[in-house]
Amino acid sequence: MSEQTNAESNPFATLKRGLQLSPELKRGLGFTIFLAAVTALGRLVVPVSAQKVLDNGLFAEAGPNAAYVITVIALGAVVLGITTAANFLMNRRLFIVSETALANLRRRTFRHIHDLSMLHQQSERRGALTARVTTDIDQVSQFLQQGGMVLVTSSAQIVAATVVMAIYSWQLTIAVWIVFIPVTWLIKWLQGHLAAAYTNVRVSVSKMLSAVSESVVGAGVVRAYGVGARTSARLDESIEEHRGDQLKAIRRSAVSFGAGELVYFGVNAIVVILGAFLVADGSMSVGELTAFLFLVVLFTQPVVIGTETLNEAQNAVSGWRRVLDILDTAPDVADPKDGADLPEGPVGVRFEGVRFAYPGGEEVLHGIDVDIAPNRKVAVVGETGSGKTTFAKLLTRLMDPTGGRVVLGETPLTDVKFSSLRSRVTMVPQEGFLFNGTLAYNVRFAKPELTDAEIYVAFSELGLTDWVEALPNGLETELGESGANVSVGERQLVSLVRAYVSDPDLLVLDEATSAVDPATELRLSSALDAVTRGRTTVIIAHRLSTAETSDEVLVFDAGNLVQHGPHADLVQEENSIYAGLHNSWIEQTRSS
Ligand SMILES: Nc1ncnc2c1ncn2[C@@H]1O[C@H](COP(=O)(O)OP(=O)(O)OP(=O)(O)O)[C@@H](O)[C@H]1O
Repeated sequence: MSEQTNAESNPFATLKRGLQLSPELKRGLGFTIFLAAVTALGRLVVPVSAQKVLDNGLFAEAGPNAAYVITVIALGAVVLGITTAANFLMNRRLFIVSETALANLRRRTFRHIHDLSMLHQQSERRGALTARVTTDIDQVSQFLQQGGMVLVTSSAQIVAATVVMAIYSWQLTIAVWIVFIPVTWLIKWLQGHLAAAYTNVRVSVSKMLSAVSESVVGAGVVRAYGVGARTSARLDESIEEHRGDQLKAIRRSAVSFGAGELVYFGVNAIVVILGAFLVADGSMSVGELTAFLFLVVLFTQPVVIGTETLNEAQNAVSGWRRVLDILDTAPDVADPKDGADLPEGPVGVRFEGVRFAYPGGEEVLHGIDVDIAPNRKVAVVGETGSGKTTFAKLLTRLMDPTGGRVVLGETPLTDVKFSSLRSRVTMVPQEGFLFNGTLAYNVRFAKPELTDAEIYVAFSELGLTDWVEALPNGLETELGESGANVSVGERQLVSLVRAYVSDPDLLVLDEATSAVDPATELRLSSALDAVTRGRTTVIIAHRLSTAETSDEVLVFDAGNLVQHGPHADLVQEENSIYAGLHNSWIEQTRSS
């Protein structure tokens, strides 16, 4: 935990922790840095060879020396070849190592997000969690592949160029540095401004896009309420805002680019003028001045690129930090070490004084004691907010109680291995998530080895053959994104079949509340009957007809279990919550 706090405050701690979690990045790092140094030093060969060729070859005291010139050029070519090879090898190693490490980091983060309980997933927005695995890691990857080594080669290049420049002329070197120190700050300042301007552009682009898409998607509503003028004024405003931000960014970019150019030519001019004097009074040769001009390029280039890369590095470190924060959050529902498997067959459930409060909230379950025998079909009913869903989540260990315990069979739920729990206990939520794929793909999700014939059998056992056959392509019908091509009731049918083929010993089901057409309603209730046979079933019942056909009913009220027994008995208890619920249901059914 202390490491996490460090990582929050200090970029080096983030890098250290990041390297700890992705040890692949350190593999062969020494050799890669060596290659980077070779690349940086190799670039000096051009200025140095130019100086040698000019001073000792073409303008040698004893007259031009062709053999010397050829030898220097040939040696220079060999060194350049080695430099290019080292550069290629360095980039290749960087790409391979960073992609492997980051793919593993993505996998680990993704798994960890799954291990974090429902609670955490709700408190962090889902989109933000997805961003951890995608864009945040991309930022790190971009930096490692493009920026990281640029920083190493740039620093090496600046140092090496300075040393060689000083050998040729310390006076010119001091002049270059005097100009460059303030210029570096100026460039960094300009780039900071530029980055801020582009952040504004990104914000105004997304505002504009959302205004455009809202007015397109909601065109019907806009027309129905006759608010076209207001909508288009809003659109105009966002387009105008975007134009303004874009212009500001372009202006800053032009200033920044112009300043860079100006400095570059300015430094060159200073070097040429001062250099001419030094050559004239004999303290510098023509070759040395020529080499110096080359070296100034090698010196200025990394300063400009380096400051850009520093901005990238800041983004990468904060991206990395966000990923590490996720990885360093301990799952509050953990797979027990040496956990037990659930015994075979339908399983009983016992709640012993179970209490629960959502993080930072008031207690919502106040000591629930209940015993559900194996093989029973139990309906859970109660007003909205009475605690039914919370009860179901505790039953399937999507979260752990804040007091008391839940026991499955004879094993406390916290001692049951995740693998056993997830294969033997299934929860069907109200809006069972359907994946973008065919009907068969969605059913097979629970059991990939199922053949089409077996899936057909499952549909027929649940009395749904006619429904599948009426679909345009039977089992191969595409359900669309989140099942958009079928109705809400039909989505729950698919979720039921998916739960049925996974053959759990305890099935927890949250009945759909949305209105369902009568034909689907009939299918759902007969499928539900078939699904519940031969296993313990707990149904959060929103229709009292489900409670009527259950073996027993649990009635929740304001976080307490207030009644428990068969429907026929509970309905007799005068002035009870259940009798009240039942009466209002009967009235509602009659009036509709
Ligand atoms: N994620 C959450 N964070 C904080 N409080 C929550 C959360 N989920 C539910 N609650 C609160 O817990 C209480 C019980 O909610 P729960 O969802 O268990 O009720 P419910 O009986 O299932 O209601 P419904 O029939 O509307 O689904 C409510 O007061 C609710 O506001």
